[in-house]
Order: sequence, then C-alpha cells, then structure tokens
Amino acid sequence: MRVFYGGSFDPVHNGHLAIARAARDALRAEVALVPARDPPHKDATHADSDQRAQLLALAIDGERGLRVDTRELHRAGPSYTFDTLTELRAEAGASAPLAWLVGADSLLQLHTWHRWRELFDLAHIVAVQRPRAEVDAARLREQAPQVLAQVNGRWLPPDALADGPAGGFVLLPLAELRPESSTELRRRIAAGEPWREWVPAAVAARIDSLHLYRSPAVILPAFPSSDRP
Ligand SMILES: Nc1ncnc2c1ncn2[C@@H]1O[C@H](COP(=O)(O)OP(=O)(O)OP(=O)(O)O)[C@@H](O)[C@H]1O
Ligand SMILES: O=C(O)c1ccc[n+]([C@@H]2O[C@H](COP(=O)([O-])O)[C@@H](O)[C@H]2O)c1
Repeated sequence: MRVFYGGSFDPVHNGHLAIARAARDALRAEVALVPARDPPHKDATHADSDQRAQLLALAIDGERGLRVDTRELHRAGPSYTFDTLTELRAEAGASAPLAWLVGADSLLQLHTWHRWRELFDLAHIVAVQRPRAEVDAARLREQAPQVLAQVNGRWLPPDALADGPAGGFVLLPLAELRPESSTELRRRIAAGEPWREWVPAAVAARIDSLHLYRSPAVILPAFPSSDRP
C-alpha cells in the first residue's frame, strides 16, 4: 500500500504532519507528501513551489515512513490529482494498492475536481476530519450529494484498503482534530502574532531566513517566475 498526500503546503504545518503520521500508522504504509506546483483551486500561492517544497523537506526530515514526492513540481499546468494518480498508477501497475489522502474540507469539494469520479478508478480515497468541516453521511448528503453518491458502497475500514488496488473510501479516525491551517498561520506571521508552535523548529527558522509570509499583500505565482512552463 502506498499513500499520497497532496497539498499546497503554503506553508506545511503540524496539522499536515499529524495527518500524514495518522495515515502512516493506521494504514501501515509509507506516506508521500506531494506539493502542488500550481494548485488547481488557488489563483496563486504566497511562497513559490521551490520554497514550499524546501519547507516540506525540512518538516519531514528524519521521519520514519514519510517522504516528499516532487513530481508535480516538474509538470506544467494545473496540478490535477487525476494526472498525478494516472502517472502513479502507470508506475505501480494495475494491482498495487494506492491511496490519496485529503482533509474533510477537500472531500466536501471533491466533485469540483478535474475528472473527479475517475480518481476512484485510480486509487482509494482516504479522508481525515477537520474542524468546521467534520463530515458524515448527513453532511455529505446536504453539502456534496454527488460525493455521497460516489462513496456509497465504497466505505471500508482502514485495514481493508490493502486488499484491492483502488475504489475504496475510508474516513480515517484521528485521536484529535487538528486546528492548524496555512491561511491562519500566514495571517499570524504577517500580524506578528505567535505562530512558531504550529510548525517544526526547522521550518520556523527557514520561514524566518527566507522572510516568508511577512506581508499579507504579497502573493507570488505558485512556481518561480524563472521556471514558467
Ligand atoms: N488541520 C487539518 N486537518 C485536516 N486536514 C487538513 C488540515 N490542514 C490541512 N488539511 C488537508 O490537507 C490537504 C492540504 O492542505 P493545504 O496545503 O491546502 O493546507 P491548508 O491548511 O488547508 O491551507 P489553506 O488554509 O491555505 O487552504 C487538504 O486536503 C486539506 O484539507
Ligand atoms: O485535481 C483537481 O482538480 C484538484 C482540485 C483541488 C485540489 N486538488 C489537490 O488537492 C490538494 C489540496 O489542495 P489545496 O488547494 O487544498 O492545497 C492538492 O494536492 C491539490 O492539487 C486537486
């Protein structure tokens, strides 16, 4: 079983790390964090893709079972998960179990993703709860009925995912919900409020040395301007 966890990671925070660890432990699998070069639903990011990937590498340095997969940084255009999973499936072969990890807020928007129904042909989908976005069947029915219809008949316990290559859906239990968000972290940095306890020390030091997120007005293209496709 291989698990992939995509994000803007702008910047990575302890909530991301807790979720990646929870998936690693519950699914007994390596988790690859996949920074998006050009997140499809965001106009721009606040740090460029090289900076976001640097912070991510520092965040998981020395962590058992976590790694960074930079494949999306080398692909032009919007970083569609469908394209990433198509690549991963081609590499892994038809029978290898693959899973894509999302937070509950992403799950509630899944029907807006590029070729979203086909994601279930390529991988299992694993969701984790997030404060203010806690999902259950009732909330999905109300806010994302298409997603509920798609996951109906697919719900599995975490242990069962390794039995098939794709098509399952798991709502992963977390010991506690994680309050962190990159938006709030950036706001705190720009406002000069305490923020360092939300990221590993090495990440905080690099944010400081690169002077990132100091101004709420600075929005960069998602990728370095010298490196446009
Ligand atoms: N605290 C959290 N709890 C659960 N899921 C989370 C949490 N933070 C991020 N995620 C999930 O991780 C994935 C990547 O998140 P992303 O990099 O966009 O971070 P974010 O904190 O949501 O950023 P932003 O606030 O800028 O949207 C998404 O699927 C998101 O739902
Ligand atoms: O493929 C899509 O259409 C799509 C739409 C929105 C988000 N995603 C992916 O979901 C992950 C989290 O996105 P975001 O914007 O919450 O950081 C990241 O890997 C994105 O590439 C993917």
